[in-house]
Amino acid sequence: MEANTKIDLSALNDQQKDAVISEDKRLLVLAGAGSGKTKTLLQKLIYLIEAKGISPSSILAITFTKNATNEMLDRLIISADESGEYEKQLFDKRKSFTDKERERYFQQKKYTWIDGLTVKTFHSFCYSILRNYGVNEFDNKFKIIGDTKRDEEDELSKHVVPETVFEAIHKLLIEECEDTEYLLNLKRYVLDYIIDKIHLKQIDPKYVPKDGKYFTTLDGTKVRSKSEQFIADWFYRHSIKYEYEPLLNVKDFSFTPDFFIPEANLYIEHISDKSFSMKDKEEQFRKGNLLLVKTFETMTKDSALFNHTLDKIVKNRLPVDYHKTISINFKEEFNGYHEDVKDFVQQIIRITDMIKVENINVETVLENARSDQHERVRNFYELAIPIVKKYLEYCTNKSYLDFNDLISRSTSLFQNHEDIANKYKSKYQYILVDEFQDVNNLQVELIKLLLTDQTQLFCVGDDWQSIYGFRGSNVSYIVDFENHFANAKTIKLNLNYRSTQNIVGASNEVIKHNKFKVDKDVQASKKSEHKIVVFAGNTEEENIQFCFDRVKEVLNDGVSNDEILFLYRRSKMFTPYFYRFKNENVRVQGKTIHASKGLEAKVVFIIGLTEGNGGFPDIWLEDRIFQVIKKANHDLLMEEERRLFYVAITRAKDKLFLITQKGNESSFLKEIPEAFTVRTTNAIKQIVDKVILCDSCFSQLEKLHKFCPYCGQQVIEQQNE
Ligand SMILES: Nc1ncnc2c1ncn2[C@@H]1O[C@H](COP(=O)(O)OP(=O)(O)OP(=O)(O)O)[C@@H](O)[C@H]1O
Repeated sequence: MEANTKIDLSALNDQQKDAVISEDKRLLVLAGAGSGKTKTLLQKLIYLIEAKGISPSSILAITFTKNATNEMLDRLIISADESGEYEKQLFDKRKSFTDKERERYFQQKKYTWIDGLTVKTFHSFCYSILRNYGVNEFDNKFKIIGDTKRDEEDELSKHVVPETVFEAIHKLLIEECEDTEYLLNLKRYVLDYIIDKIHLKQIDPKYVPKDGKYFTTLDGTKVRSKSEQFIADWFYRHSIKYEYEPLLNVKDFSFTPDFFIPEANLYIEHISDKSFSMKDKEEQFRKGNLLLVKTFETMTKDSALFNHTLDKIVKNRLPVDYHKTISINFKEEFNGYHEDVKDFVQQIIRITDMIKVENINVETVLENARSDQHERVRNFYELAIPIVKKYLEYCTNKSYLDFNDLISRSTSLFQNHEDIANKYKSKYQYILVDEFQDVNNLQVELIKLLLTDQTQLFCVGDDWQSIYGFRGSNVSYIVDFENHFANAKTIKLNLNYRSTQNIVGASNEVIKHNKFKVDKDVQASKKSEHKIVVFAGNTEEENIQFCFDRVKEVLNDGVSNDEILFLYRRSKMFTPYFYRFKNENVRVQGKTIHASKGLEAKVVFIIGLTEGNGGFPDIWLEDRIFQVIKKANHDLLMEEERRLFYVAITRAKDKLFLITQKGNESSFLKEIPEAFTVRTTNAIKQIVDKVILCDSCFSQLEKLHKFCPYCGQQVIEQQNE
């Protein structure tokens, strides 16, 4: 077949070339950012077809996102299109996204060798496996149930049902709440552990105990202790009306016993270690001939026994016909707390994903949870696991697969049906995987099931850029590649073609603080004209103003909007910047760092580089609940945050601005040696703006700042008059 491409191995460096022509059956190309991993993978593809005469139909190229698949196809089409027309159209701003999609489709069809390749995301590859051969594994007319918007969904979107995972689980939870016992346990959980009751809610002060700390009972009463909460909840569960701390004046003084049950004409005092002596009060009860029963803290240790005690104390004293069945329902019980119930649903989604990715039996998870030392964790799983099970049954019943299921069902199809596995094994003799650092257990298992001794597995990736641990990816597959794949070889690429020396230097220094990594010696191919600018404003407004001024400058210098990129840990950090730029009619792109994977821009701003909650690093994500399924440890989470920072820095080709707050700088900034940066604050800006400097002061300042504190450019020698 005539591939008609521009394979030009001379455009590659020696290591890239080695990787392209390597005959090794298991090869990892490990490299830092911007060192041409994707380029090498594409050249390998073209080389296989053009130089080795391999049929495109025996090549499988796997990516993680639809964007990455498109980029791969675009780069292949560009390499085949000698007229240069396609590249022009791709960068033509007047063309819409749909126009470009259509053109890509058309071009792909035109070059039959590109059309003959299988370039797919993990998900779309598995989708086609199950559609074609999944009949014995699942309903092959399945539909996909999706959750949060992922860009892979675009590709499979026409097969995604309108109902989301969230909606399905929420619905199943409401159904489960038709069981009153479950509903009240859930309410107890939500009130106790999701709503932070203490000192948080603005409530009527007369209901708040004097020290301001309280526990909310199922009916919303604020009581002083966990035990009182238990007692009040018991009344609520048994539809027994009660008054909390009613004012009582019998003879000599007034006081407030803990509970009064009107229907039984009974007072209850709960005696804890902190209770004052009851002697005088008991005297009053006697004088008034009132019925008082005491409960004691020791009784509460065993909740079954305490239930029984309350039953004995109260029920016998109620009128014989006292039996009201409470009719409670989900909507009313959670009135005012529906958002909190949604948080609970999100946690169920998270554990469902983790259970699937880690491939653990649901019952085992429940068993492990039951032996956790914390009541909150145990209670969570008692409530969550029945819903997870219902959700799994529900999906099977409806013929739904979620994105994880696409992969796990494909692997079990291969495991259970050797003939089908063999079909795929003999078809794909070359398997190329991009961004290998992001694979999870299920994906690696799938790859392994596709391999024979003869298959060439060619993976490219950068362990320093593994940033999806929170979604289940496992960096150890790339770090320990040679242990996971027998007879594997690794080629390292060490020249960064994207960024200048200061940026590469800074990123190398930052990543050195991580322990769990493969050492690489990454060099820059471009010299620096600018230092990295660290700006620490006093206020957010100052930061926004600083960024705005710099953006104006670079635009005036002829840099196009597309070459300016704002990056942030969380979307909300960008909101005030977004509005400022919108008001001023200046277009800039903003992306979360996770979404910036694989991108590059001439000028990059990383905002929100502060320390602590809501800053960067930000490792609040993990909850002890999730540890039952997968242990997370602080140091490893910190390493992932640092890799995220590494990804952010290395998107910049030329100029990099790091935006923080005076007095609250991210610890990551301290990991960048001074030599690569200039630091600036508004104080310096004012001196330079407003004061005319004499020669000696100017040269002092010049010594201090060989690089301009605003823009990072080298200070040009000038004579001060
Ligand atoms: N041998 C080379 N000569 C010149 N430029 C190169 C070479 N190899 C790669 N490049 C260029 O370097 C830039 C980065 O390449 P590429 O996107 O393939 O890197 P990468 O390693 O996949 O990056 P990242 O992991 O950061 O996303 C691209 O602009 C690419 O064209």
